[in-house]
This record gives sequence, C-alpha cells and structure tokens, in this order.
Amino acid sequence: SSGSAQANPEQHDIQYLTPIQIGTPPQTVNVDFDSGSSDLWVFSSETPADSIKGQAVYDPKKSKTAEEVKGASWEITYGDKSSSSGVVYRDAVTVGNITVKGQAVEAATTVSAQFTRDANNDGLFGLAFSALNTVHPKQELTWFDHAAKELDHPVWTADLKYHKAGTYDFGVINKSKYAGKISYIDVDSSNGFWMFNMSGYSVGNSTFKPAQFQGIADTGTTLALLPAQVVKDYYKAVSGAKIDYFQGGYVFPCNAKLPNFVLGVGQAKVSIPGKYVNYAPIDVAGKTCFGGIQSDDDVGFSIIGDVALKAAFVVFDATAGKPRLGWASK
Ligand SMILES: CC[C@H](C)[C@H](NC(=O)[C@H](C)NC(=O)[C@@H](CCSC)NC[C@@H](N)Cc1ccccc1)C(=O)O
Repeated sequence: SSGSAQANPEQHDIQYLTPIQIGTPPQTVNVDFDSGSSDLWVFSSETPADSIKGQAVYDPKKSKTAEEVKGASWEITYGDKSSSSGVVYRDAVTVGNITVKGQAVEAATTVSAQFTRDANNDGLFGLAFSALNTVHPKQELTWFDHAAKELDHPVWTADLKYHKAGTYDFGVINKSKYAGKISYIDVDSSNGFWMFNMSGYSVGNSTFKPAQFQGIADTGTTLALLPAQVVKDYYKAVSGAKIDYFQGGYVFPCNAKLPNFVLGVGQAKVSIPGKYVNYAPIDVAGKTCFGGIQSDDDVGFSIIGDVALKAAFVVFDATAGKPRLGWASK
C-alpha cells in the first residue's frame, strides 16, 4: 500500500499541519508531522479546558475502537523547552488512505503554554525512530513503524513548499515530485534521529567550502540551525545583518538582498533560495526581519528544519539496518 497526505503551512511556514483521522467514527485532527520526535500525541478530552485555545481534541470515549493502555503514560520535552504529557489509548489512525489499527495515541493531560498558544496545532505526529518514543513502562512504535509492514517500501517522503501546501507520501517515491536523481546518504539512527553528515556549504556565488558537520532532518523545526561559523559566513554577505540578542539570532532589513545558500549533503547540493531565508518580520512596521538560518547553539549537531527541507524532495528510507536519506532537487 501507499498513501499521501497534505502538508499545510501555517503563517511564515512556521510549521506544516497534516489532517489525520483517529478512531471510529473518524475524528479528524491537524498535527505536526515531526521527524525530530517519536510520540504521536494529541490534545484530548483529558486536556484541561484552560489549556485548550481552539485546538480540535481527540475524545476516546467517542471512539468504538479506542482502548486505554492501562498503566501507560508519557511525557516529552522539546528543544525549545516546550513539553506535554499524558495517558495512552490504542486506536485506528489513518493517514491518507493508510490505516494502522492499534496505534498508540497519546492523549495529553498537560501541555505547555507554547502548545496552548498554537491554536491550529492539535498535536505532534512523531516520525523519528521509535527508540525515542517516551511511553512507559512499555515503549510504543511510531505510526510509520506499524505502517511500514504493509507499505510497498519502508519509506516516506517530504515535499514541503515555500508558503504553499506540500505533501508527505508513504510507501512510494513519486517521480513527478522531483527532478534529476535522488542522491542518498547514510543515516546514523543511534540516537533516534535521522542524523547525517554534511560535506560543506556555499554562500551566494562563492566557491563551495568543504566542512564536516552532522545534522538531523527535522520536519518539526521551522528554521535551519547550523554551526555558528557557517551562519556568520552567510550573514557577512547580507548588508545590515546583525545579531539581535533580544530576538535571539540574526536579523536584517526586510528589503535586504539575501544570497542563496547551498548545503552539501553527500553527492547532493541542496540549494536554498535567498528568499527562503527571510523568515518573518520582527516588527509590525515590517522593517526588520528574522533570519531563517540561525546558529545551532552548541546543541551538538545541526538541525535541518523546514527552511532547508522545503528546498528539496527528501526521502526518509527506513530499510532495516540501513536507514538512509535521499535528497533531490525539484
Ligand atoms: C530539551 C529536550 C531535548 C531536546 C530532547 N528532546 C528531543 O530531542 C525531542 C524529541 N525533539 C526535539 O526537541 C526537536 C529536535 C531537537 S534536537 C536536540 N525536534 C522536534 C521538535 N521540533 C518538535 C516540536 C514541534 C513543534 C513545537 C515544539 C517542538 C530530550 O527529550 O532530551
């Protein structure tokens, strides 16, 4: 089997939300497909009312196929210090036309303020490796790991787009969505992420600079967080760019000419158009803008988020024992 689902951008492409169906009869929620975590959690009928500001909730009591996973709980913290926790149900979860029965659906009983404020985001849909799943005492598998057994190929692809809807496909590599060849690079999944090595970068028309650094492909992170030196090189080419410590990163005049940025990934070159690096205005006047490329602030590795991913067609290939990432232009 194979299937496809929409990736709908929120304002400034801060995140992409995908409608999925949970339960019988189906309850539709819009969730953030996140290759940087491995929990499928949703706002629920068990989330305190004062923590809900417009989100759609999953109510297991209204699902004939929901079963509580007795004694199970979860709690998760993210790099931006946001967090959530709760209890666990098993239920049918459909993405595109692919249904997994008995998927662990993590119902939130607490969500941090960042999630409450994010009215359109009804939860997260983890697509990193199941080793990162936080359910205890018995860890659960991601939806993809359940679905992979039925998929024609154990792969999913991300075709995110600049300020418009893209798609996530499962079990199929759709040739109409990319141009040229897909270039694959090995993934080190030992810490649960889609982690890979970069080979260098170039800014604008400058010559390619070899540089070895690791990063994770994270569809749930908005920006491209790269080594401080690389970022410094980029903004040296942007007149008026400076670090705004209050905003927590590089800002520049919104009318600045932004050079393209090329990331070397194995044999591939991911070319990020300069306009993708103009993330959003920080002021209502729209004079000063916040950069879409920022420092990875000694996280210990880079986080290749949506600003970079939307410039490519990306294959998340979970072939047993040999996970890989495929990169193609589009
Ligand atoms: C501080 C917590 C660290 C980062 C670590 N947590 C993680 O690595 C979790 C699984 N992943 C994440 O925090 C990040 C990857 C960080 S690499 C250090 N990806 C998921 C994130 N973008 C999801 C999200 C989406 C929308 C709003 C907020 C958050 C841990 O639990 O130890």
